[in-house]
Amino acid sequence: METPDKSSTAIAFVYRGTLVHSTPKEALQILEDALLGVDSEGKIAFIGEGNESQKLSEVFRFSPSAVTQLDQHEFLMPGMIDTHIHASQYSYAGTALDMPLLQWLSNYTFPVESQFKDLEFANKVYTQVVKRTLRNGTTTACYFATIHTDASLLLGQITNDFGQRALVGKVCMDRNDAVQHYRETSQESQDETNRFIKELLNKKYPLVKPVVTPRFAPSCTEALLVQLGATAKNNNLHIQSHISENLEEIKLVKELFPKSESYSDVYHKCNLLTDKTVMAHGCHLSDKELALFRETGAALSHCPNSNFSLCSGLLNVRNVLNHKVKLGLGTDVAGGYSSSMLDAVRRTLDGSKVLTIQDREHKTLTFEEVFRLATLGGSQGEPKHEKSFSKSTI
Ligand SMILES: O=c1[nH]c(=O)c2nc[nH]c2[nH]1
Ligand SMILES: [Zn+2]
Repeated sequence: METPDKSSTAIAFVYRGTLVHSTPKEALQILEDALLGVDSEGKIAFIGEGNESQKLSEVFRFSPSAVTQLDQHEFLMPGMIDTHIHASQYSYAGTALDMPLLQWLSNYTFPVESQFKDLEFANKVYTQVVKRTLRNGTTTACYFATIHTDASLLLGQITNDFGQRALVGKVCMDRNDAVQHYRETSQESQDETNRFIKELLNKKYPLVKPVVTPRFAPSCTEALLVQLGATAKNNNLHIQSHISENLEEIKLVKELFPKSESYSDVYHKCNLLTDKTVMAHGCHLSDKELALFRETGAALSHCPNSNFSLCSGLLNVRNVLNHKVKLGLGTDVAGGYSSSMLDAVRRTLDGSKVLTIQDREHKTLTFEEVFRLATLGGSQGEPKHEKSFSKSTI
């Protein structure tokens, strides 16, 4: 049991029953007949054993008769963390998966995202995606919006209104030859990013924060990437982007950034690999690049549904874990067709089994390890945040 905190606020709920969670040492811990108290701010105030009910009720001043007893088939678990999802792509999730990444972006994604200039359309899609992910058990999401500042601010407002913890990113892209009306000038991208950060922070939403979001290296000039690295540093903000998703994209990055020794090096040179960075995919990163992730504290978001659906690649999660790189799971809607983190769990296991089929020496991930990736793993984007069912917000 945790030491009582004298300053703790009133207890709002107490549950008795089975708790399931992960710790850094134990991938899946099952606490049977446990007591969990939640304070009026939504924070876990205590965790104890069922037979400590009387003692805890005196320390934390709640009535033992107010305890909610879970049924035998019920359990509590931490909310799942979707570390990579495009809120702006939700309207076509489950369709348009017949092309590889770069063609898919030009033919389907950019034309749809350009419609978010229309706030009514944005309101409809963003409300749907937030409601759906919450119903699926995603209590925290790292969202990509679009290049439109006002629509991105609206996404922040909607996540706040529904009580979902979120990092919201206004997408930055000053390069797009395929759909020329869907891009910004470098100056617009910088100015609008600054406006987005300022206005979202001014709202003082307790659970919603801005995240600096260069779409990916091929969509941004080096000058813009450098500016965004500085913006993230000056405001102490998270950063999100994509990296090494498919081989054609990696070839394009080599052509666009000939002076960089790798895809990771492009971002590193622009100060975009930090201990508050989340990069999606990384299917084709070399061991040297993984070592750079480990050194800088940058995290990866594994998005297996998208990697399979766009035939992008197969991430060797075991190798990432062996390199001690922080790792969470993402749905990557709409490259991924499911907005459910349980789907991301299943596809992660499938991917690991495919690797074992190809190489019997490969150590298959266990479902316990993947449960940890979907919950505790995703929380590691926050530096020094390693707690699960301790005194954290649920
Ligand atoms: O899966 C992806 N979805 C996207 O929208 C995107 N943009 C750049 N790279 C991307 N990958
Ligand atoms: Zn993505």
